[in-house]
Amino acid sequence: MGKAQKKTGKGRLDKYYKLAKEQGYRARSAFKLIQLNKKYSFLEGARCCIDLCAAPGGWLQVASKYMPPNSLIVGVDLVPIKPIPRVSTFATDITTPQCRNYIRSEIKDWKADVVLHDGAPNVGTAWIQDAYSQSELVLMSMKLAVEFLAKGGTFVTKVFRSADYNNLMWVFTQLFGKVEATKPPSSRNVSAEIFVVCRDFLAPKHIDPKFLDPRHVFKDLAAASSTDKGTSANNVQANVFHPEKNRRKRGGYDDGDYTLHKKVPAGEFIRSMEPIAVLGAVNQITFDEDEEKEWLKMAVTTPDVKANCDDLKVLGKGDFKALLKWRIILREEIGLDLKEKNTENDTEHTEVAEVVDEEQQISEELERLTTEAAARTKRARRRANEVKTRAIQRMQLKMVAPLDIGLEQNDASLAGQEDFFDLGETEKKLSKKGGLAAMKDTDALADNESEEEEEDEEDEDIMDSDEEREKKTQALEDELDGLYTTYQDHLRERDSKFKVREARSKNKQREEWGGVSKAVKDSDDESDDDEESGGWERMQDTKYDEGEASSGDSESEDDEAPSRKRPRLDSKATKTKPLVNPLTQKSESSAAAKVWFNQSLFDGLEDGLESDEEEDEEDDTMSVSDSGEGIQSDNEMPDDDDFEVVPLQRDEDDMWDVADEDEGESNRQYINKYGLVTAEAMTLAQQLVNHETTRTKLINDGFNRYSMNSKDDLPTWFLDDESKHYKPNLPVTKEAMAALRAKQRALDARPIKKIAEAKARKKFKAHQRLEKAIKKAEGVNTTEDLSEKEKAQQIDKLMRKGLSSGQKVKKDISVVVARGPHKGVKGRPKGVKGRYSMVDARMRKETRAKKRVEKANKKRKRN
Ligand SMILES: C[S@@+](CC[C@H](N)C(=O)[O-])C[C@H]1O[C@@H](n2cnc3c(N)ncnc32)[C@H](O)[C@@H]1O
Repeated sequence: MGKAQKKTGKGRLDKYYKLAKEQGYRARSAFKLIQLNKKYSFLEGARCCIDLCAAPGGWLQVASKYMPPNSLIVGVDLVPIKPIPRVSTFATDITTPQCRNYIRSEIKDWKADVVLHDGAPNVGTAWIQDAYSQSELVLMSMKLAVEFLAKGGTFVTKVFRSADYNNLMWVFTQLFGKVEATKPPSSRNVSAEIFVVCRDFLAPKHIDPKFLDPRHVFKDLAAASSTDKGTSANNVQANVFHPEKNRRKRGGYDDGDYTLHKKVPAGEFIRSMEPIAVLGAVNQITFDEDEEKEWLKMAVTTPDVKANCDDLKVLGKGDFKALLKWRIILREEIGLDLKEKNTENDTEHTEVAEVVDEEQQISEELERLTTEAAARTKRARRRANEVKTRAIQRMQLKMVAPLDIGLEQNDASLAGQEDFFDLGETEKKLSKKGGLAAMKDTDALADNESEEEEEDEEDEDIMDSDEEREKKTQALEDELDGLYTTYQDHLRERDSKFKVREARSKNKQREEWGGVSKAVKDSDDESDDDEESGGWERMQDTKYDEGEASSGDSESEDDEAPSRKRPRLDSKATKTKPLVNPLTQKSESSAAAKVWFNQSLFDGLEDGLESDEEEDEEDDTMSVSDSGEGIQSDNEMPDDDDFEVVPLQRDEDDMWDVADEDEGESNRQYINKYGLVTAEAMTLAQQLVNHETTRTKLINDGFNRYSMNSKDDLPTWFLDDESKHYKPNLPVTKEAMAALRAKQRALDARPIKKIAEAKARKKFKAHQRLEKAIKKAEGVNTTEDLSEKEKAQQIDKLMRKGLSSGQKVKKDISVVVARGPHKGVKGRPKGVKGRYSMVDARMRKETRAKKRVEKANKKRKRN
């Protein structure tokens, strides 16, 4: 067991343990003092040192090593310390007067230059005697320190970040000139210990005894701790998702609890009434007890939950929520919540038996009713919002098609349009095609909502367990949402990178994925247009189909026809135009419309359309060739038709062919300028070029589960998290990557601006040199004192200089292999001129081989 423990956590045999062993130190803690001394150098100049709580003697060994010879070193501990050369030790409690007397007798009238204290209760072998808390022990050691320290002396003590920390620091600063808290590297990160080095002891003549009295120093906290318990619990709770905030407001570690890695048994978490506080305070939830192991086997304890329990510090908000939900369900499973209910019921019974306080009952009842009313209002508001959002969305999608009639019924925002449509008729038509059920299931929520509401009203009085659970979950969700918002604000305040990321993500727009055009062009502007026209056309097709179907449907609708006819004609005037001439004008449907009409529900309709295609061809030609006529002929359709009939070019390719349309000037410019910059875009482009896919297919693929998602009513934290992972996974081929890399290499190969400038400078200087040389040569030529030969020589010299690069050529250093008995140690080797370097044969071979390899590599890269 011991061995297993030592692999992890505090018991790990780390490098300092090994170093201590190697260097003969009794404890790895020796390195803490070595590192502290390296930083503050207090041992080298010290003549007398007192080490309080010194067993087994690691610090004493270090003191003895670093302090000058003949210095006086005294060590005290509850447990005896094995003798150390030059060190006197004795076993006693440092908080007793006996200890003080021992030290006094040992150092006589000397004063200590350094007092060390590395004590911690409950860590030594004499833990039973450790009556004091860590902070009190520190104060006691300081009491001894101020008694024995010389003016200007140093006191080094170990403290834990507890509630007393600030008070202790305050006392230190009253008595020492410089006080610094530090954590040496050898101190384990999991330990909350830090070391305070107090230098330049002020040695005041009179020290207020209150400074050294724990009752006074820790007074405030003692008083506060009793009242603050709730607050600190709340803090932990409030900070489940705000580690930074936690740090800023920390009150320190609880007294006696100095480990950073904290575990809590699952039972404790499940039974705790403050589960969030538990989650905020610990690192791991363990399943050691038999009962807890049983929970592990339960279905509710999913692998995710188990993984979450393993390390709480890496969890996100969603994971915490999952854990909290798991707790709620488990509590019910193991009957904890049920018991509570029973208890409540029992209590109620007893209360009935007793004299009931009527007023209290009324107020409780009132409170309950208010809560229920608030919940009801909230629910209603949520539902209203949902309906509204859906309506707006449908309007945006231009889904004002007959198929939407059912949806529009409850939509207040579309009031006035009801007379356009007839639900009964649509239902009939749909039921013929077997699509109504599907439609009802998926989208006719408005009707269901009103039914639901009625049901809700009936159910509301009965708070069944499901509702209770929902309530609890909702409360938790609200709480977590609030915490998340605060966390975001906090990040915004502190982290400038966060702001940048946020801005960037806003820029990218959390809108629907714009389909394939976006993937190819990294922009959604124009693709929307493409999709819109397709979606609109499809919708028109559907209308046409509906119109055809309904034309012979029922005579009874004739009466209503005039009222519906008018708006229909109006809408035709505005909407049919683009269809008559789809290549020149854009229509206004959206990607989502296509998704909508791609549903299996419409399959039948599509087939119908396809069969009608041939029949329509004639009309189509007419419409395209002469739109006016086309419309006229449409108007001549039977009056009982609810929907406008628009002859349509049925060629699918034509439908999506937007070659003549504006593809998004900015995107095109971008691509022209920079080319395709993502591997996904490159892959798609290559597939298009190689005829592995078609434009239509790509556009169709663009409508996937990522392309239309309602983000309404989803919590921000969820959306934030989703934005990281919920993206289409577009294929990337090796060839595309290779092409991108080649492009990058070509870019890299281009000289950068600085190099180009340097080259130009060089050229300019060379030109200047040449001009100067020519001028000088002309001067030489006109000199009369020189003979022609001398002139020629000088001019030659000048011109050579003018044509030179201006840089001194480095002379080669010849490499000479050391051979023979002296191996080149004696004088210049025979036959070698100039600078030389003596090497041995192996080195020369290796250097040459290295050069060869480098050259070969370069050659390969170039190819
Ligand atoms: C971490 S160890 C000290 C290690 C030491 N610095 C070294 O390098 O070997 C803490 C020691 O404090 C001692 N201690 C705790 N309370 C004490 C007290 N009231 N008086 C004396 N020693 C005490 C324990 O016995 C334990 O040996």
